[in-house]
Amino acid sequence: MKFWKYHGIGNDFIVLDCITDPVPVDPAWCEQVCDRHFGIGADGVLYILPGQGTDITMRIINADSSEAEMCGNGIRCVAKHAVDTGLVDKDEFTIMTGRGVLKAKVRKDPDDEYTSFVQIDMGAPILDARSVPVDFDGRFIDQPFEADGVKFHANAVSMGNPHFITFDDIGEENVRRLGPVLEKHPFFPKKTNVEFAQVKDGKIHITVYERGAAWTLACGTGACATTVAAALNGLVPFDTPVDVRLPGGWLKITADSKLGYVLMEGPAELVYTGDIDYLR
Ligand SMILES: N[C@@H](CCC[C@H](N)C(=O)O)C(=O)O
Repeated sequence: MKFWKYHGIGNDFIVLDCITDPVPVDPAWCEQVCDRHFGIGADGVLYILPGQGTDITMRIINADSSEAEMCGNGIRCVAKHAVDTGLVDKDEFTIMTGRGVLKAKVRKDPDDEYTSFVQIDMGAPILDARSVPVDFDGRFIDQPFEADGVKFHANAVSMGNPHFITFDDIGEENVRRLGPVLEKHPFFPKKTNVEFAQVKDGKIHITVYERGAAWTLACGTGACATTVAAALNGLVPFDTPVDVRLPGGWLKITADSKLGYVLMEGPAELVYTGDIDYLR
């Protein structure tokens, strides 16, 4: 079967077009092909499926075979792929995801046919702690937390998938140690993505440990959740595009002050295409 290798600022994916060439969603196979030594290598597999009252549908399987509700960098890659290969015949369209219907706008890079700039309306952030989900009543914003002997303040925000964000400087060694500890901490019934963030000169810098994919070069939903948390903490403005730096590149994120939507803008790049024998 044919596959496409994409990345969104270094968060890399194997894309399968199951509209043209249907195959079953197979989490165990995804784990094998995402392996960077024994497979193609990727942070996840993106399945493009027929729309459900939308133009197309996206499902994301993480490198460890777990399924996530949403993927911000992935949905930009899916949107670019749908336009470039004619799965949709317009550059503004809708995508069904595990968190509902999202709107995409795709603009080609005039200087590079392999890159597009994609804006996604990522929908409303979820702040009710039990819905994130975390084991807490109300909103978990700027709350004290302790893990593995380290005390810090943190925020829980869902963009369909759960994110746990701290703006405290806990030191590089604690960041490396706490990423995997927090992902599986009992406070998070569905595990969590973890963002270690700093705000400098109005820009947000994030190191991310992803649920089901470990350390990645970027997380789009993480950038959105962190911008919402930063705005709620008064660290960046609402209703204004904020530059968000991840290890693999930059995104622009706008958080609506009425908490009705979050806009994500960033690139999606095709790296290569290939064929793989689907059955081992
Ligand atoms: N990298 C993604 C998020 C992928 C899913 C995540 N690991 C989860 O399990 O929630 C993004 O760009 O949003």
